[in-house]
Amino acid sequence: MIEATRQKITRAVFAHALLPTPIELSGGVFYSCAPDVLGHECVCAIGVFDGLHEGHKALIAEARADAQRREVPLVAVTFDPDPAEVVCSRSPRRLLQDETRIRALTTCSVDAILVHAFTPEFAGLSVCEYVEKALLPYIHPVAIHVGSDFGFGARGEGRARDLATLGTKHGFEVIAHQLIEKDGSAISSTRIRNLIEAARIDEAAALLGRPHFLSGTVMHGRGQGASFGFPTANISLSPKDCMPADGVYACYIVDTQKPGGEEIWPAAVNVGVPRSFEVKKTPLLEANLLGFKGNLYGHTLNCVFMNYLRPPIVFQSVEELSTTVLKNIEWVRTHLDSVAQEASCDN
Ligand SMILES: Cc1cc2nc3c(=O)[nH]c(=O)nc-3n(C[C@H](O)[C@H](O)[C@H](O)COP(=O)(O)O)c2cc1C
Ligand SMILES: Nc1ncnc2c1ncn2[C@@H]1O[C@H](COP(=O)(O)OP(=O)(O)OP(=O)(O)O)[C@@H](O)[C@H]1O
Repeated sequence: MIEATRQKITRAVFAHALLPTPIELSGGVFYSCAPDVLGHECVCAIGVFDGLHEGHKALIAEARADAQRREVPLVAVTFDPDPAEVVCSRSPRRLLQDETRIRALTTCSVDAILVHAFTPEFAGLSVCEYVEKALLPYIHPVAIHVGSDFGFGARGEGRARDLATLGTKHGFEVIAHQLIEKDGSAISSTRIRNLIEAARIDEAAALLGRPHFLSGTVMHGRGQGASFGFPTANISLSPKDCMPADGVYACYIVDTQKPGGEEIWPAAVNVGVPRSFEVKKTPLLEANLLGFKGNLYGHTLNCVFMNYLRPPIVFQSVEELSTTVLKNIEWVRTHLDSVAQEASCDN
């Protein structure tokens, strides 16, 4: 594999992002990458940051420039779990799992990350209660950066202007940034989720600044794949994660648990329940890893989606299935390294 591809894919799954030792707080956790941040003046950027997309990165970059001007540290303030999991009745459709989302923030050159434990009680705090009970006990913001659409406090009804009113009392400025747009509309996590769920993964990657990936554990499957000519690792996923539309994709599979460093394989991946077989309906990826021999059961693997190849097919015979899947595998063998070179990944 070309070295540039290896680096791009490793970065896409945030394998290079490491959290500092956590400091437990009564309502959350503080991760400090620099000394003297907890309890001191700082600039902060607040949000869920699911996906850490190009809009989020632009907002954090603005906050970082402001922190440098003011000569204070930059603190990213976020929530765990994703508030959608607590306040919405439907699945959060996460672009990043909570631990990865928080870890990913370290790649934005923040000095610290304050993670509020998002409980139903926390969700009920007014903007004033949030600032006075959850924020000021830990950090002393001189400026808070948010996107112009950002809502917080009970039911997300608090707006930047409400925060600014409190700022006059507590001595912080609020900067509400115009949302970064691409192709005529604002970049948002919701827009990216919708693209992924419509199999438009290349458009999603352009907004994320990296390809989308999912992580899961390798489980035992029906064991038939090898007899069809293509053994598959069956990767079981969380129903909370944002699944691409059912179909076949060209991917890279990254095993970050290998002691000698990450291992990466190109793979042909079937997303969803195999249509030609009756199986129980749990979110599943079936991945044929090109060039891999061995046992992956129990490993946590990251599946990085590079190209959408085709929708799922109900095959009438095993021969038909095998011929089609082997062609998909051949496509991956021929194209994947060059595809990765074209894909953007700038975190
Ligand atoms: C790249 C790829 C594409 C696949 N496409 C389809 C498909 O279109 N329809 C289908 O029913 N199964 C499809 N399968 C699933 C196979 O049926 C499945 O991998 C096979 O049954 C082996 O499963 P097992 O390892 O659990 O025994 C695909 C598998 C792979 C690896
Ligand atoms: N396109 C953007 N440009 C600049 N700032 C943004 C952009 N999108 C979101 N933000 C801001 O980044 C912070 C984190 O965003 P957050 O994840 O909470 O919302 P989001 O990306 O709009 O997601 P969703 O679509 O789920 O509402 C917030 O302050 C938000 O207003």
